[in-house]
Amino acid sequence: MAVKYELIKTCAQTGARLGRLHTPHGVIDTPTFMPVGTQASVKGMSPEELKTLGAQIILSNTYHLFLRPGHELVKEAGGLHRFMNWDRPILTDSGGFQVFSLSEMRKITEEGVQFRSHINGDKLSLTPESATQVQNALGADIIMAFDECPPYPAEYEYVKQSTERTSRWAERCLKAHSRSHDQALFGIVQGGMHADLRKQSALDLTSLDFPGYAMGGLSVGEPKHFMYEMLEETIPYLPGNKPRYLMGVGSPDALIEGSIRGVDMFDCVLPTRIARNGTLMTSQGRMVVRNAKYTNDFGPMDPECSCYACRNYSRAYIRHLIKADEMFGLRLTTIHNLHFLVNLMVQVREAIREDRLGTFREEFFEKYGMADN
Ligand SMILES: Nc1nc2c(CCc3ccccc3)c3nc[nH]c3cc2c(=O)[nH]1
Repeated sequence: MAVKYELIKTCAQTGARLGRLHTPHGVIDTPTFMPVGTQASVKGMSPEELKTLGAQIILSNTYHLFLRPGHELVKEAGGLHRFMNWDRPILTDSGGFQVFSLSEMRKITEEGVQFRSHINGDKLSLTPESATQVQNALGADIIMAFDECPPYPAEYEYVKQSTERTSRWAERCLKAHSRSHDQALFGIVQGGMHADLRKQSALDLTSLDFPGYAMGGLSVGEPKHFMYEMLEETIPYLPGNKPRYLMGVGSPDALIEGSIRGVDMFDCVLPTRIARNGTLMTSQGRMVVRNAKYTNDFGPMDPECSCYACRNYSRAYIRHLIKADEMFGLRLTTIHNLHFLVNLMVQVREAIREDRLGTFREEFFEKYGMADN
């Protein structure tokens, strides 16, 4: 098992756990936030900058790389690590979710999904077997089972059928997964917002003994309390000695709430996406730096932040760059937001170590302002 989870301790105040995830390309301290580099690049960031701000693992997407430049080319380049010059761990998503969020004209059958490329309209398909083989070719350390993420809201019967199909697909992925690489294939629990379907999905997948489990079908527009309830309904059925990955979750409050409920891994495009329109996550809550009130503000974006952007540039300068559509402005806001979330997880791990994550949650919410950002 080239990917091994080491449980270090459980927080006495909450259900959070401190762990280390050992992979062929290095160790990840958990709970961890994983920056997303959809097309083999975390937008505007160099590998050196990602390492400086503390990123231990980055994510990429099978769907995008399958469409462009193609997994064969990446394989010919020596795999994703070589291709993007990132020598630390990589996780790739399996593509199903992106088909439904990006492509036109898609059809889902027991076999898999047929769709049109959102780039050139080509008719393409992905199946559990082909999605696994593409990920084997890309060479990420952790790859995801091919699943369907049901839309939200959806009829109970639809979610039931879809979740049962996802369990059958998970078994097909395991069979197709070539063991020649040192890659770990994680299962993805579905079940929508229904506790009985979540439990059944978890039981189906844990019977297949994956090295790690993701919780999918969440962060799809549902109210946050539904997401937390589904975590509480699912996690008791997942093994304690395996990592748990909550897909698509990255707002500060959700990272803390998810960690408290025993989640070990998070990802989200939020920090990089909102950075590109000049919105920053700061210790005092969200800040839109392009706002006129920062025109003559020569202080740092976040006085409590030690990132490269906050140590060297003012709000006025960054506001000017964003308004002038200067690329450097987006790089600085991205550096800050990624550093903010990576650093938040450093503080979460510290709080778990000291059995005070519940207290940290209260203090953080007090300063940051309540949920939904
Ligand atoms: N395979 C899969 N992915 C999801 C993502 C993308 C996470 C991702 C991984 C790697 C790179 C980018 C994005 C979700 N994002 C929000 N909600 C999500 C649900 C699912 C899901 O149910 N299944």
